[in-house]
Amino acid sequence: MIQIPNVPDGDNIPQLCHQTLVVPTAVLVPAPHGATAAPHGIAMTIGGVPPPRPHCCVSPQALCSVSPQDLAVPNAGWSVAMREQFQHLLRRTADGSWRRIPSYRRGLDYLPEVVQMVVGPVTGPGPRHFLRNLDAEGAGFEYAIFLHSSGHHAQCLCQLGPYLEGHHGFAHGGAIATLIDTTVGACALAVAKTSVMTAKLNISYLVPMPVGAVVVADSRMERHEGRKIFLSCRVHDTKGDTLYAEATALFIQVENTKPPPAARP
Ligand SMILES: CCCCCCCCCCCCCC(=O)SCCNC(=O)CCNC(=O)[C@H](O)C(C)(C)COP(=O)(O)OP(=O)(O)OC[C@H]1O[C@@H](n2cnc3c(N)ncnc32)[C@H](O)[C@@H]1OP(=O)(O)O
Repeated sequence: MIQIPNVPDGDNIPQLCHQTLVVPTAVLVPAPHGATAAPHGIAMTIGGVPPPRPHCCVSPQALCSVSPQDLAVPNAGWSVAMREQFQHLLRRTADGSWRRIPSYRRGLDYLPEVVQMVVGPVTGPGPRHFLRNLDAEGAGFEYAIFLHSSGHHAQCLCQLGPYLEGHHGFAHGGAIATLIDTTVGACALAVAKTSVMTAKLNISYLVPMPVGAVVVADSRMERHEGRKIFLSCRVHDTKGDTLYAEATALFIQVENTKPPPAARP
């Protein structure tokens, strides 16, 4: 179950407080379909020698998070193309027509008042978000979600890192499904303003997506019938030239009666 956080203004981007994460540079191999290597020596290897594992892929520190950090902002793992597109989308927030949605490793840590409202007393740090399950910048999902003021349109700017590889050089279909589910989920949340769950997700994979590619998942609410929210999603490159996947989804608004998650030892 997911819940709506309190969303601050899009232009309020905090300074990055980098964690002690080291991602060793690996051999950079020319990427298919013009996929780009990330700046600053971050491993974005598409083929050949896989990058060594980061020092703290799942660190004890990360499992007992210490301070809230909004991760939907540029970091050293973002490619130039990702940064440029982020700035472009951010500029649209200036007039209030769009807003950027902050993103944290653990919703329960940073939004206790919302969780309390939705699931009851908070007894632990809560689940670590699937899309934020790697500490290494650029290794997994790098993304920022933007919501239109209508609440019926969400766009997720995303760069799928080398740990999301399926076929050699290309993003795993499950990773693409996760990106789509998250984007339509954000849109459904904005529509429902209460907890929602994915009931159906139907994806057509049209073109293989190179690892490291910067894409936009564009989701719209198509119709809202009682507790059912029907949505569509298209995943394309930043210029709109390549359509990687398209999807339809059904989300169901659910009662907020789930017990709180058990505390971690
Ligand atoms: C702004 C904030 C931004 C935040 C950003 C972060 C975003 C992160 C987003 C992350 C997103 C990640 C999200 C995730 O990953 S959610 C995790 C994946 N999803 C699940 O695990 C869901 C499992 N299923 C269930 O829990 C229940 O089956 C649900 C809750 C879905 C419905 O059980 P419930 O008992 O409540 O409903 P009902 O049976 O009374 O049915 C009600 C109506 O719905 C219709 N129906 C039900 N199911 C289906 C179906 N499969 N196809 C077609 N229709 C279906 C049904 O016919 C009926 O229609 P009608 O007869 O009324 O016409």
